Amino acid sequence: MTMVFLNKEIRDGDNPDLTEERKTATFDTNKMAEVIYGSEKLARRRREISQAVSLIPELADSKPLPFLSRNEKILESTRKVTALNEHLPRLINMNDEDEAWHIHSEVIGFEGNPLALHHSLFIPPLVIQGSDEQHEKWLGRAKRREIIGCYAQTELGHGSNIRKLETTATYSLSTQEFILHTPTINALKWWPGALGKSSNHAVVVASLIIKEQNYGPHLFMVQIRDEQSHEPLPGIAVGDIGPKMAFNGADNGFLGFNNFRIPRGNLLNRHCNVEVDGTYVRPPHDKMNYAGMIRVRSRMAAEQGTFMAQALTIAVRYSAVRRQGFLENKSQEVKVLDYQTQQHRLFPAIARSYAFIFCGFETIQKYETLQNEMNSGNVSLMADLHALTSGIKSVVTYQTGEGIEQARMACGGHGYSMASYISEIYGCAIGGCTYEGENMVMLLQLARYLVKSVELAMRGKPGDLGPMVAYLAYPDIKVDLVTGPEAYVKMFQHISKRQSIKATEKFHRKMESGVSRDEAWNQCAVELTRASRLHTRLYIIETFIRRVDSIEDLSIKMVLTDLMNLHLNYELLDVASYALEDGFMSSTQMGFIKNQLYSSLEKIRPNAVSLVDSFQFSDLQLRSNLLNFLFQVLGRRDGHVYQNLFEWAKSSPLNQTEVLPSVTQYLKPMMEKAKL
Ligand SMILES: CCCCCCCC/C=C\CCCCCCCCCCCC(=O)SCCNC(=O)CCNC(=O)[C@H](O)C(C)(C)COP(=O)(O)OP(=O)(O)OC[C@H]1O[C@@H](n2cnc3c(N)ncnc32)[C@H](O)[C@@H]1OP(=O)(O)O
Ligand SMILES: Cc1cc2nc3c(=O)[nH]c(=O)nc-3n(C[C@H](O)[C@H](O)[C@H](O)COP(=O)(O)OP(=O)(O)OC[C@H]3O[C@@H](n4cnc5c(N)ncnc54)[C@H](O)[C@@H]3O)c2cc1C
Repeated sequence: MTMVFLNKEIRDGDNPDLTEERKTATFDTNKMAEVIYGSEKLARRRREISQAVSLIPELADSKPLPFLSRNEKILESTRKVTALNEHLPRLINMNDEDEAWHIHSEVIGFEGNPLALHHSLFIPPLVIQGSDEQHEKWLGRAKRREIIGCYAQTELGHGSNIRKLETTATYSLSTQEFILHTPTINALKWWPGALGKSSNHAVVVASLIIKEQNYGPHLFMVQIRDEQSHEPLPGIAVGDIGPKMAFNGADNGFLGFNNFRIPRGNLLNRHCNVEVDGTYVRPPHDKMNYAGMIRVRSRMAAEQGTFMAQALTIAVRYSAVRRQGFLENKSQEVKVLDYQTQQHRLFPAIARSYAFIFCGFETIQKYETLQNEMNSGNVSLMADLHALTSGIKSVVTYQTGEGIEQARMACGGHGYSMASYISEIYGCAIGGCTYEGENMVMLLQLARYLVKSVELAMRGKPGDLGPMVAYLAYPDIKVDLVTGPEAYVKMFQHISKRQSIKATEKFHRKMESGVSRDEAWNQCAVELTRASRLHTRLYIIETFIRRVDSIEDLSIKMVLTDLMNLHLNYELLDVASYALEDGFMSSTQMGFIKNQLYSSLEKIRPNAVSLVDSFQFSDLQLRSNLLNFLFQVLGRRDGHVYQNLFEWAKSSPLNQTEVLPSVTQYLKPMMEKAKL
């Protein structure tokens, strides 16, 4: 089998409708992949990895996953991840997290696996919060996968409000140990991925108690299962929490402690400590223990962008081979991709995928800077990045959910079938609205930052505003959108600034009228979350423009400029009411934005398939066939969907017998009875 990614290259036997699309593209998908993934080398490495994986049959799914039971899914995902681990050193640079992420998402897909969180949530907090001595003790073992871990923070009764976590870690002066305890059923850890059945270690977040004083949430390394027998250790209750909306190849779990003792050295103590005599050594920042969450959130824009891109690849390719209805020519039905409504459904989401990925690479870099600064004791960047990633995490997960759902609907009935793979992508991606901080809660975190910034601007201290919020002090000067992207940014800045000021003023008025601060905050919360969303969307727009500005290759720059213009017009139209309200935007400008949007759809149309081809997802990654096994089939690069849909249906376990027990046991007797 050949893996070919050049859009112009025509493969024998590909669906001619897709071939035609690839011929009309005005750019080279390999070049676009370099822009998406950051460099020629990174894009090439992804192709090489996909190619290598495609040649290893044991890394393919052995059956279509939707037909498997939960136990079979976990067995299958574990089979694949352990097989993958054997091949990894040969296939990827083991120190490159992006390569690891890519190969895992290709082989494992969205069903999850018992090691996914070991790499993304267990090792990182150990690296960030563990001392050199602790790294010596656990990090090598974790990296070699001698031990398997998870991140156990959320409880049955508390997830968002970490300060109220009820699991306690009480320091015992006499034995120099921490005693972990779950005082109530609400305090059971609940949700951690891979905790249920697979992990034998956990980074546990518990409230640190010393001499009856509560020092808040801290991170502890805890062994929960015997390394030989894999049985839970005495004092530990642990298990799986049952099936979820998606991600059922992973075992999210519960965990309870009954006065379970761990050594003093198991408090992750790079930044804080408990001395032998119980003296508490404070971290340099109050929220230092939350740093790992900033890390995960900083990666979510790029992650979610690629999730949406996968759904769109499926939907756009399918829309180019699905013919239904007529336009002018009544002798041949049209590709549904030619309908303006279909384009309006899909193309703005393609633009958002690109925007999120570009924005994501910036936030990942920002996090790396923060981490380096933290390591040298400087925590001054934490507040800004916490605010930024709180907003980004919330906006991208919500909009990704919207985009994937549109992709599903764009595939009509076949989108609703699990053969499309879109429901699995959706189920996994939409979890992002909840995990790593529920979206409303995180938008309100950003709102705290915006309100403070508005207050600074109001107090006449605009010089104290960071670059991210400097616009809150800019004067209002009307703009002419015809002049290009900068004018769109200024319009968006006005909208975002006005909403932040309005929400802050409302909040102040409530307090002045005698309402308590917390109650006033709650009464303004919807307005505050609106301000946060607008601020974040503005930030995403700016990163998109920055990225397009930096591109040198003309053919790529042109198509990305079309995509960026589509994004600018779509985003502005979506929030236009805010600017119409105070007359900052005229109805003529509104009409201009709409016309620009429709003309952007037309410009994108010939490049649509190549824009999604440029993500270079393999058919394996889209669960769209490999090595003649039968998988989800809608996003196939070759476009042969119908015969594969039929093969898929034939492989349903229900079709392995003509007459089901449900018929013989119930329907047949019912019909017989009715005849009497
Ligand atoms: C390499 C191989 C990889 C294999 C890959 C496999 C690939 C497979 C491919 C696809 C599969 C898909 C992948 C899906 C993966 C699914 C993973 C799921 C993972 C989920 C993990 C979790 O969910 S872990 C649990 C997360 N929990 C949360 O996020 C909880 C949210 N709550 C909080 O964070 C906090 O409670 C809070 C921030 C909301 C509030 O905290 P607190 O009450 O303490 O503070 P205040 O509100 O009072 O604020 C006080 C003050 O502090 C500031 N502040 C708060 N947090 C921070 C911070 N982090 N940093 C800096 N400052 C902070 C706050 O702004 C306030 O400041 P003021 O100045 O006073 O305003
Ligand atoms: C797929 C998945 C994987 C997960 N993996 C892990 C893991 O590996 N480890 C781990 O520790 N946890 C994990 N979690 C748990 C996850 O982090 C929490 O579910 C999440 O932080 C939300 O917290 P919650 O469940 O307490 O929601 P709640 O806070 O109970 O949310 C319920 C509602 O209350 C609202 N609400 C709550 N507080 C406020 C507020 N202050 N202001 C306004 N509205 C509010 C929310 O907006 C929401 O509408 C996972 C969850 C999922 C879905």
